[in-house]
Amino acid sequence: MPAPLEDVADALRRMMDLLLRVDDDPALGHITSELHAVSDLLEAEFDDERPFDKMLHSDAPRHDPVSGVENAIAPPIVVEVDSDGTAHAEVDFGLPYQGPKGLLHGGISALFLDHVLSLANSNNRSGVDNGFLVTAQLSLRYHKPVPLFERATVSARQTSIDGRKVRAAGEISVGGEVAVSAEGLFIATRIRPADVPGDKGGA
Ligand SMILES: CCCCCCCCCCCCCC(=O)SCCNC(=O)CCNC(=O)[C@H](O)C(C)(C)COP(=O)(O)OP(=O)(O)OC[C@H]1O[C@@H](n2cnc3c(N)ncnc32)[C@H](O)[C@@H]1OP(=O)(O)O
Repeated sequence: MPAPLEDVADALRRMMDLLLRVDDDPALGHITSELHAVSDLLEAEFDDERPFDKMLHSDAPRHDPVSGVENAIAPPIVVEVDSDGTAHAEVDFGLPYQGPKGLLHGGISALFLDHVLSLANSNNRSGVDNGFLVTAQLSLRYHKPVPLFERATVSARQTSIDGRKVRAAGEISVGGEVAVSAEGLFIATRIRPADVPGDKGGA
């Protein structure tokens, strides 16, 4: 039975986390060879070096670095959207996302907020021109550090629609307190999903 790619990605996540916990050790030479052997096996599985089509044909975001279950860089988070349009996800950030000691890297906060703001918008597009909604501006305020290994909530809601321009706001909260807040401007591109062969929608 073929193993789902998400299981392989999960195994990789475990390994990335472990690698950040060990020090230099003679055993690592052997581990490096083993990892290259696994990569050789994977490399034999594809012939396209830039397989963007795989992402464009997805029914769900499986390859992005935040929610993508098949992308080992992603935790991955599961974003839920409430009936009032609020998008939210829970996440315990671990060592791969560390910036200052024990704290979340600020660029990772930006990545996760961009993603969740974006999903809050893509779930409410009535009246918006039918292009891809891309981030045009993202403004963040870092109120408090986000500690690693603690439950954080990333949430966002759409705040306005003005033709091709859609705005959203959101925050990362820990223990009920806002640690990072964000405002974003998203613009519907002139290129529409229908102009991209095989595309099923996306952001
Ligand atoms: C289902 C499948 C699943 C897959 C999903 C995966 C999930 C992943 C989701 C996560 C995804 C995460 C999200 C991502 O990562 S999205 C990727 C990151 N973002 C980008 O790459 C965007 C790059 N920029 C552009 O493409 C263009 O510059 C855009 C399209 C933004 C505008 O270029 P365009 O030539 O079309 O614009 P226009 O000249 O007609 O202007 C139109 C209006 O907009 C105003 N304006 C323009 N720019 C700005 C600006 N920067 N600030 C303020 N205002 C701006 C402008 O003044 C005008 O206003 P007005 O005069 O009408 O009033």
